[in-house]
Amino acid sequence: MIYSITLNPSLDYVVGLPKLALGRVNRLESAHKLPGGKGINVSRILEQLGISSTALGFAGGFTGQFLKQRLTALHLQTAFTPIADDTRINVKLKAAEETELNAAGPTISPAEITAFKHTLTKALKPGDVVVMAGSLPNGLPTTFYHDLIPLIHAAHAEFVIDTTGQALLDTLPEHPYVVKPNHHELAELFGDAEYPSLAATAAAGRRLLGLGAQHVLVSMAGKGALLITPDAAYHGFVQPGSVQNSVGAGDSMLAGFTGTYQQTHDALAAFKVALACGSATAFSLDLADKAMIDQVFATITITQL
Ligand SMILES: Nc1ncnc2c1ncn2[C@@H]1O[C@H](COP(=O)(O)OP(=O)(O)OP(=O)(O)O)[C@@H](O)[C@H]1O
Ligand SMILES: O=P(O)(O)OC[C@@]1(O)O[C@H](CO)[C@@H](O)[C@@H]1O
Repeated sequence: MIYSITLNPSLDYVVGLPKLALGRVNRLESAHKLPGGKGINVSRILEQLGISSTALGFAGGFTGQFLKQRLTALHLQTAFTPIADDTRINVKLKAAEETELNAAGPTISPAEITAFKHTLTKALKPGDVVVMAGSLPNGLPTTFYHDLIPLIHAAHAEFVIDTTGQALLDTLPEHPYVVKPNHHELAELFGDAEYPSLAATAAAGRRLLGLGAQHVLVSMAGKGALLITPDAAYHGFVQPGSVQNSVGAGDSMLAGFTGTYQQTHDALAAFKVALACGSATAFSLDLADKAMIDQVFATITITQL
């Protein structure tokens, strides 16, 4: 089983307007409410791939209810820990540019934290993979994800944390299943300027393997992505399409890799699905569906570096 953990999920309120005028009343052309949060997006893509997962995290109030109802309607399994405070609302503004307004989120009490850890510990079985992604709500220490690793390892399960900077470096000695910095984050991690070539980017990615990651993906938005394994490095990209949305492309990529690798233990096969999922979401208004993932998959080009 794959468990996604979204400690700070959201109702994503996605609004469209031709042009944003700051300091004025703006009339919207479109408005949609979606279940959001990085781990939840991972579970939604896994569901499209026919891979079962359970979404864990904290959910409360009317927004928490909305989240659970919408995920159940999408056939996802959930086991959220109830909280007294309301789940947050994040606003995604689509005008000439995309602007995201992400709230800090609710405050989690010590009793709610204990209940969450209990749910996770009871659920985990050997061979499970836990994907932890997204920001931390108030009340949780910044080390919260890292502190869950011993619980996960005690169950003989694997983990993925979608994080950046020092927090990412700190997880590497614990051997994450996969890490997925984007190329800007990778350069920042090592205090470098932007890398001049794919080979230089791959060399930096290889350093993450040396520090303990099992696989490294480097996402590069419209320029595709790199896969770096102990044996080889690959660049993959898809045929350009009409970009509708960048929210959740990274989460989709992580879902495609994690789900496929857990099933096949074939990193290159997992990379292809990851590329298809990431770009299919970029080419969709919401997260990608299976039809779009299949369509994009058919256009993948892979080059070994
Ligand atoms: N404009 C695009 N065209 C084609 N594919 C894209 C585009 N944007 C993203 N993708 C695909 O999705 C993957 C992940 O996107 P990106 O590099 O933006 O990740 P990220 O920075 O982690 O994103 P996020 O903001 O979702 O966390 C890319 O590596 C690529 O495969
Ligand atoms: O505030 P965080 O937790 O960093 O990110 C939350 C979020 O922006 O991430 C997802 C896209 O990746 C959205 O569904 C959600 O609103």
